Amino acid sequence: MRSAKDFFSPLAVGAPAPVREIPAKPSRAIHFFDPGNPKMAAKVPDMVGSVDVLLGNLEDAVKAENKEIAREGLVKIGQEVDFGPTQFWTRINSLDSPWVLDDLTTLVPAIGEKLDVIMVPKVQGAEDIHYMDRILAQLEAKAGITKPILIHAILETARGVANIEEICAASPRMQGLSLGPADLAADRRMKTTRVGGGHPGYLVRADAPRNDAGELQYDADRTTYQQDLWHYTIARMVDACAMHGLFPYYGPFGDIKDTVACEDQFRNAFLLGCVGAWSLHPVQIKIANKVFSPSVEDIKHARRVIAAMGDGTGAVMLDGKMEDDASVKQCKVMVELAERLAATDPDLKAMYDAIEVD
Ligand SMILES: CC(C)(COP(=O)(O)OP(=O)(O)OC[C@H]1O[C@@H](n2cnc3c(N)ncnc32)[C@H](O)[C@@H]1OP(=O)(O)O)[C@@H](O)C(=O)NCCC(=O)NCCSC(=O)C[C@](C)(O)C(=O)O
Ligand SMILES: [Mg+2]
Repeated sequence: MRSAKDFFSPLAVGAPAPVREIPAKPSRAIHFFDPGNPKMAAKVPDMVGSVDVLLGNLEDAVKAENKEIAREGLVKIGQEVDFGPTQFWTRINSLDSPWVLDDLTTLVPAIGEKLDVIMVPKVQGAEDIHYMDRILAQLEAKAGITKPILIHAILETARGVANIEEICAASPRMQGLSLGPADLAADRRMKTTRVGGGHPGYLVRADAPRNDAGELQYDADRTTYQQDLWHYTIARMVDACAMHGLFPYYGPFGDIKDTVACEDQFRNAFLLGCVGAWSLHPVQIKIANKVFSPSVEDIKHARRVIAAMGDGTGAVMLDGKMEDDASVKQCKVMVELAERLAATDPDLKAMYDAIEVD
């Protein structure tokens, strides 16, 4: 482990100084596109400004025979597109793959100055982040890159989840974590065949009622409640990220047509503390932008509590409910997020500006 004194020193002579705080840039939707797919690539310039993050995916979902085409396509997009307020990320191939070294040695010199974050799949432990940290520093130094490229780890193995704390703490470049439910399910030997989302078989059932004779009726109709398979992992992710000053994200929701269930999953993640989710299809951008922006009602309430609480200490009754130092802190989390998002989203700004606090 590095000494705390050395933690913020560059890992290569001439590399940019590591950041001391991860910028809280809006990242409600991390929109995935295949840079080697001409139809998708053509849509990228027009998506700038309407999505917080555009991510050129080089890993899974890109056929092996198209890996080079995708990498070249990403370089072209990175060089030609002005991303304005939208962040530009990539997901490289996994560290044990035959493509990753070329991904890194091509992308950093060609578009390293524009790349905000590199997403690393199948991260197992701190050793993977240390590898990325050093090679990025070397490549940044060689290419004269002036700001450090940040690292985002996908949790898609049981070992990665078990090592979540050391992964978050491994480098000042660590920006955040995403859930990788499909690979994680396979690695854990879960018995699912989906990309994220719920499962009708994962449920609890109401107790059996009794008949007039007091006998339990196991065959009676009983309400069942579908449970969330991903609650445990997301909750761990949220705590690890909060502890280390990083940002947690729900990963992909593969049932593109089921926009209702997608919204539910995203909202659960938002309520638990995630700042965004992946979008695999343009239809999911709108869902993420809506869900990961505090609602007008929440902001109205939060502003009332903040106003009523004065210096933020003590206890007051508002609409029949007790508010105190801790509830005002929650309200400030909401209001600060709303202000950050409104700074780059004029529609949201107009919505929040129109709120009248009585
Ligand atoms: C699902 C698919 C096949 C449906 O693709 P489609 O062509 O059938 O959809 P469509 O509704 O017919 O498309 C309409 C139009 O939108 C375009 N389009 C469609 N999608 C996009 C997009 N993303 N970005 C930009 N444009 C897009 C598409 O090209 C088409 O253009 P056109 O009107 O000109 O003909 C397609 O949307 C797609 O390939 N999306 C990306 C999939 C992806 O990146 N998967 C990897 C991330 S999930 C993952 O890796 C798991 C994880 C974390 O690793 C783990 O859990 O382990
Ligand atoms: Mg995966």
